[in-house]
Amino acid sequence: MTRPSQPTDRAPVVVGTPGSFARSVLDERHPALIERVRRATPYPPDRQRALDALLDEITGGPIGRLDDDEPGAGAWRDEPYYGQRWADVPFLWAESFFYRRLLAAVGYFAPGPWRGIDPFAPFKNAELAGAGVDDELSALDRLAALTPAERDRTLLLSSLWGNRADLGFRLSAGEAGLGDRVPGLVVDDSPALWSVLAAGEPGTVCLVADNAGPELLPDLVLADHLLATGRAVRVVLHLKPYPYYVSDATTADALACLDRLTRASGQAAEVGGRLRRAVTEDRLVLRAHPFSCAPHPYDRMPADLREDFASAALTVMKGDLNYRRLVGDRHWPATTPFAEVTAYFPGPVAALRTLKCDVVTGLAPGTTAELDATARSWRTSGTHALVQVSA
Ligand SMILES: O=P(O)(O)OC[C@@]1(O)O[C@H](CO)[C@@H](O)[C@@H]1O
Repeated sequence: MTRPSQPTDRAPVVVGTPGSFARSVLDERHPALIERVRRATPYPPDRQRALDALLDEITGGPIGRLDDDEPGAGAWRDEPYYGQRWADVPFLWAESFFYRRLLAAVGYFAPGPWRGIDPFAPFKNAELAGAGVDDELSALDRLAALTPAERDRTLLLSSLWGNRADLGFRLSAGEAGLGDRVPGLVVDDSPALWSVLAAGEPGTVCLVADNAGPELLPDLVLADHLLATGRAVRVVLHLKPYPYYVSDATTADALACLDRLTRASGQAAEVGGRLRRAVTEDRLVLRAHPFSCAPHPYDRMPADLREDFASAALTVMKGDLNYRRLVGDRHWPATTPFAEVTAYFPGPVAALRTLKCDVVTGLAPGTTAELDATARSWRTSGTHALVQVSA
């Protein structure tokens, strides 16, 4: 079936002028992150100098290329933004390239002793070991007392709100920035999500993961629930092929979560055991496609990934960045139909996201005005959330 291409009649979000959300990420979050990475790991002098050079460049210089001898540099060679100011290029591209440059600076891909050392692992590990996670896991023991419909909703919402566990976001917002959740979702298409899964024979669900630890754990619990209730015969969990956006989940992070589950007690350990078995039986498949770290929207996805999503009964996109990539990171009026901007997607797709950037689509007329009147930073503070489905 030929699908329409994504509309392009609105400009992409560029980093832009001081005062914009995107600019604050580049001016505040990225320099703070370089500092945190340096403090967390004792890098040798050459790596320290590379981090200094990156900091100088992002705060003053034009965008430089990856060195020619950097493994994988070819994938970035033909991008059109080198030599331009960081402020003048698409936000999506600038952030993604920043993370790739940070990995180059710490020698993540280069042959030698630092190859494969995740600079964000100290933060991710600390979060996964936290007492908050113990509480979340022991809460699973209370699920048995719920009706099946309540259990569906609880597990879906727990995966959705898990998206607040975003270490990059906390770097600029601080704990104080994580205001109280606003429980009424700005869009709630969850009935449509369950209907898509109930229609026809159960098939594959692609779950495009976002953050590790406290977000990935409820995502895994949801995956187990879909398998255990026969909503899916297979869950394909899309992870990042390398460390990205601070807390985005890699294969190592997914294995750490499985370990955390199985070492817990009660229901959490049961879930962990089932999921470990599901991996060995190919019912839970871990994928780490290179496009998952690409600086482009999903309408530019390569054919093999398109085929994966096309053959799924449903693709669930977790989180804010996946949302931006799904809808195209453009200045859409908030009432632009979600189905219209995702019509290019090769199969049914759902977005589960807390709002942490300016881009949003699919709001009912009047909702924007209502939210503007009641919650000043509802678009970016992570206090509001949505479930959107296009089938
Ligand atoms: O994808 P996630 O983890 O939900 O959020 C990613 C994020 O923290 O990074 C971007 C800015 O750096 C924003 O889109 C968003 O705030």
